[in-house]
Amino acid sequence: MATKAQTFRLALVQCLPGSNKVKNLQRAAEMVREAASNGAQVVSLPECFNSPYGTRYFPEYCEPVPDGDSTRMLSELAKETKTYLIGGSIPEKYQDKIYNTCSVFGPDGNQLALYRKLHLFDIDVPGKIKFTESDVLSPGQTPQTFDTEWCKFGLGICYDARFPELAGLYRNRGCKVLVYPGAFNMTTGPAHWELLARARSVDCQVYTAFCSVARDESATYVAWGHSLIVSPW
Ligand SMILES: O=C(O)CCC(=O)C(=O)O
Repeated sequence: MATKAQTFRLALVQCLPGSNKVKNLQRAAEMVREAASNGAQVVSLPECFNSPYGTRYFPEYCEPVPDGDSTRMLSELAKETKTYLIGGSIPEKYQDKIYNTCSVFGPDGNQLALYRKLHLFDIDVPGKIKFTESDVLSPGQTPQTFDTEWCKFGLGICYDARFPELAGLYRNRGCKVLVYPGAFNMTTGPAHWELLARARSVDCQVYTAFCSVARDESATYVAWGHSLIVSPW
């Protein structure tokens, strides 16, 4: 009798989105293909993989989901690589609002989840960083999970990782892996990125994956990078 595989390989794609959306999509796709060819069965992209990160960019780069170029690419790519593809996030245009949205596709190319960032990143650390996503974005309303043959996954985006209640809700729903596409910065990154991933894992006894964009010192928003996967231990 064939037994179900208990293990799988999860890849985090730490790409470096620039101002050219077509190139951002091409590069992300190349990196997903590379991950799949190295045996990854689940692949995540980072937050805002199709655009630079910043409130000034969201209105320009936003697209409908699932009928925009970025989401279509994700669906085709999941099917081509036969992976579960967690599409990081993109600015999503829906009616008259913009959301920070993650869509997930299965190996058959079908959409399994659409998650809109629940907790918007509004902070002011005097002299260091001020960022107000809520100037432009609207918050999502619903946690989202999706199932694979190995386990259930829970989704969050970046700042969402600061809220243990969301992770606990996913744990209570039976998730074994929490995936947070992200883009921390050079102030909160060194202080909290790894700490938060390890905290969510230990307090919920789950695997936690933080997938960041790569660092570009010349960008208007300099990301911390350091994508990581943490075990329950
Ligand atoms: O929580 C933080 O320090 C960073 C959050 C962030 O960059 C985001 O939510 O996009």
